[in-house]
Amino acid sequence: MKKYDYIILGSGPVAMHLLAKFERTTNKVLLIEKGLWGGTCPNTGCQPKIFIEGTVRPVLNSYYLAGKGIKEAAKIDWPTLMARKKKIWAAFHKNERASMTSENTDTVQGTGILTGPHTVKVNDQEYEGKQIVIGTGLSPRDLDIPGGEYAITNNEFFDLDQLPKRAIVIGGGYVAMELATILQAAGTEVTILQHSDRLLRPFDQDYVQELKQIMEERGIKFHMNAPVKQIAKDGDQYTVITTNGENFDTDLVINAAGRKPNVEGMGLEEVGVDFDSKRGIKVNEHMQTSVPSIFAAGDVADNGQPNLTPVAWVDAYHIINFVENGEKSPIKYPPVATNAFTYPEIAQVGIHEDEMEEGDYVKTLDLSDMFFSIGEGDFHAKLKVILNKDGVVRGASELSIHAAEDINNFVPLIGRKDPNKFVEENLTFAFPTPANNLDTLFR
Ligand SMILES: Cc1cc2nc3c(=O)[nH]c(=O)nc-3n(C[C@H](O)[C@H](O)[C@H](O)COP(=O)(O)OP(=O)(O)OC[C@H]3O[C@@H](n4cnc5c(N)ncnc54)[C@H](O)[C@@H]3O)c2cc1C
Ligand SMILES: NC(=O)c1ccc[n+]([C@@H]2O[C@H](COP(=O)([O-])OP(=O)(O)OC[C@H]3O[C@@H](n4cnc5c(N)ncnc54)[C@H](O)[C@@H]3O)[C@@H](O)[C@H]2O)c1
Repeated sequence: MKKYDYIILGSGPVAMHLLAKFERTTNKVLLIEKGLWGGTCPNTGCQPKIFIEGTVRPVLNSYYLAGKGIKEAAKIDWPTLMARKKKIWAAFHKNERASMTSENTDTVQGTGILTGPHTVKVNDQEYEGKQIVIGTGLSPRDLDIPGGEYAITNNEFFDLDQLPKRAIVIGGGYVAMELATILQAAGTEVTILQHSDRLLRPFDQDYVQELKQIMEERGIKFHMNAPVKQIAKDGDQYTVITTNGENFDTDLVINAAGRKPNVEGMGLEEVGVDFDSKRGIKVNEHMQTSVPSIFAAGDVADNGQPNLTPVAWVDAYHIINFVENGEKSPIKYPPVATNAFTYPEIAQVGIHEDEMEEGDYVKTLDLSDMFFSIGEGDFHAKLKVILNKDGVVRGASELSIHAAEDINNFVPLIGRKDPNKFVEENLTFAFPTPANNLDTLFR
C-alpha cells in the first residue's frame, strides 16, 4: 500500500492552502478529487460569479447614470459574455490539477472513501496516510418536491448559453440574490420565491430591506413566505406552484434554496467519524474529528463559522500549525468579512444591529451625498458601525456599490477600543476614495 504523510479529500480552497504550506516541506501528499479540480470556488462559485459581475457592475452603473451624463444604459450581450467565460475557463480544471501535482504530491481523480483511521480507498486502490484531511465542501440541497429535478443550480448556471426570458429563483440567500442580480441586469424577468420572510440572514436587515426595494425598483419581483410545492414541465416551459396556491410560468427555475455538506458515501460512519447530515463533520478546536488522525476543514466542517473561502484557509493553516508545529492554542478565527455581490453590494463584518447587546450603540454615515457617490450614481450608499459602551468596535455594515471592498477597511478595527485614536495614529488613505469613510467616521 502506498504511504503518504497526508491524504486530502477534495481539491477546493482547503486543499489549495494545505498544498501552499507543504511547498517548502518534504511531506508526501495524496490529493483526491471526485469532481472539478479546484472545487466550488473557482469552478462554480466565487470566481465565475465575480467574473460575470465584472460586466454586470458597469452595466447597472450606467443604468443609474443614464440621462445624468451617460447617454443611455449599456446592455449585456449574454452569449458573448458566456462564450468569453467558457473560453477562459476551458482549460482551468485540467490546469488546476497539473498545478497541484508535483514531485511530492500525487493527484487521483475519483471518490475518496475512508476505510480506517489512516486509510482511504479510491478507484479500488487503498492508500495509507499519517493524517487525513476531509475538505469535501457542500453541494446544492435537492428540492424535495415533485419536479424539483427541473431546477438548475449554481453548478449549471455559469454555463448558461442562452438568456432565459423569465426565471424563477427559489431561495433568498447569497446565491439567490447574486444570481437574480446578474439575470435581471442581463434582461431576464426575475422572480424570487422565498419560503420565509427574511432574505440574506447574515446581514443587517434594515439594509437588506433597502436592497430588496432597490432590486424591486429595477424590476425583480419578490414573493416572501412563498414555499414552493411543485414544479411542472410542459415542453421547454415550467410552472412553479407555491403552497399559497400561486402559479408562476417561467423558462428557467433556479434552485438556490441552500447547500448541504458532502458527507454521504465516504465511509464516515464505518470509520467512526461523527457528523450531522445538515451541519457537517464535527471537529474539535484543532479541526480534529472524533478520529484523531482525521481532520475536517472548510465548508464540510461543523466549525461554527460561515461557509466562505477565507474560513477554509484559516482551517487549513490551523491544521498545519497543529500537526507540523505543535500549536497548542485552539483555532482562532479573525473577524470574517462577508459580502453579497448584489447591486449595490451589501457587506458585513462582526455583529449587526440585531445582535447588539445592552450598552451597544450605532454610529451611522450617509454616504449618498459624498461626491464620489453622487458621481457614480450610488444613491443609496450608507454605512453603520456598532460600538459597545467602552468604545470597542463590534461590527460594521455597508450598503454601497463599493461595500465589498470597503468593508475590508473595518476588519482591523473589530475588537479595537478607541478606533478614532487607532485611525489617527496609524492610517492615512488615498483621497478621495471610499476608505476615507473611516476618517469621516472616526477622526
Ligand atoms: C455560487 C457560489 C458563490 C460563492 N461565492 C463566494 C464568495 O464570493 N466569497 C466566498 O468567500 N465564498 C463564496 N462561496 C463559498 C465558497 O465557494 C466555499 O466556501 C469554498 O469553496 C469552500 O471550500 P472547500 O475547500 O471547503 O470546499 P469546496 O470548494 O466545495 O471543494 C470541495 C471539493 O471536494 C470534492 N469532493 C466531494 N466529495 C469528495 C470525495 N468523497 N472524494 C474526493 N473529493 C470529493 C468536491 O468535488 C469539491 O471539488 C460561494 C459558493 C457558491 C456556491
Ligand atoms: N458572496 C459570497 O460570499 C457567497 C455567495 C454565494 C454563496 N456563499 C456561501 O455559500 C453558502 C450557500 O449559499 P446559498 O445561497 O445556497 O445558501 P443560504 O443559506 O445563503 O441561502 C439559502 C436560502 O434558501 C432559503 N430556503 C431554505 N429552504 C428553502 C426552501 N425549501 N424553499 C425555498 N427557500 C428555501 C433560505 O431561507 C435562504 O434564504 C452561503 O451560506 C455562503 O456561506 C457565499
